[in-house]
Amino acid sequence: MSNNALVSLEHLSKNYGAYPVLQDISLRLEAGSIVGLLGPNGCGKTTMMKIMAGLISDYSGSVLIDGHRPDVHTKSIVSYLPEKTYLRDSLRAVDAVDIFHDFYSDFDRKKAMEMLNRFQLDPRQRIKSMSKGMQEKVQLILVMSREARLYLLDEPMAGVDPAARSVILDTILTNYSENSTVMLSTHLIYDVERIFDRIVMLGYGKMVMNDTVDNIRNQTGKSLDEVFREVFRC
Ligand SMILES: Nc1ncnc2c1ncn2[C@@H]1O[C@H](COP(=O)(O)OP(=O)(O)OP(=O)(O)O)[C@@H](O)[C@H]1O
Repeated sequence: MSNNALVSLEHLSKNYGAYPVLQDISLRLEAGSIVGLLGPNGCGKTTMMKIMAGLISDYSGSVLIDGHRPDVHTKSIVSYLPEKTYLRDSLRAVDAVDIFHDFYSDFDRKKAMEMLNRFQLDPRQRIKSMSKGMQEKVQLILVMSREARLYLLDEPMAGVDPAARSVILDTILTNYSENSTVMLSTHLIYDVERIFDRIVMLGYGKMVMNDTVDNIRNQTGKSLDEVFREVFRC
């Protein structure tokens, strides 16, 4: 595999104790695509994203982001949205924007404030008084207001209503550039499949699919949602 890829995983394996979560995963992603990371509960999607974000380092195999092992450099070009809210309750949305602005040199404060407005969020409202979905929107706005190379979005819409999901997907589409790649994990395949270029599907610790959406649709004649249900039929 070439080191010029934005993401290059080679023979990545990760155990929690004796339990193998990721087994021999190899994946290469170029810049300029939106990648859906799919798979059933507990198949290792969050673990894989945390490794790419530099939050888990005890794995085997090789992980290169923009040619570097996860380190200070890669953290400066990776914008990671964790599965769980991490914003302090007492902050107002605008305080969170200011913290990101101070912390990340690639953060576009104007863009963040415009997105708060677009999502009809009051910048002065405190996080603790926001609903789960509102908090998720604030987090996504913060993450997408960076000019990152790699966006890792772990279930960005789990608590968001269907109308807002469309706005969020449009926000992702308009904020990413050809120079960057978005990897998004979700169980809401039906709602999200229109934006994906490529699908990476994990199951039982292994990669069970890695192909473009066009190829998958042409070869199966089915929607991604249908393909997923067939692969993981219980
Ligand atoms: N810190 C940990 N210690 C031990 N086991 C863990 C830890 N974190 C995750 N696991 C286990 O690793 C497996 C993969 O978890 P992970 O969160 O990566 O899955 P996921 O695909 O993101 O799941 P979901 O779709 O439910 O969010 C699960 O069996 C989980 O119980």
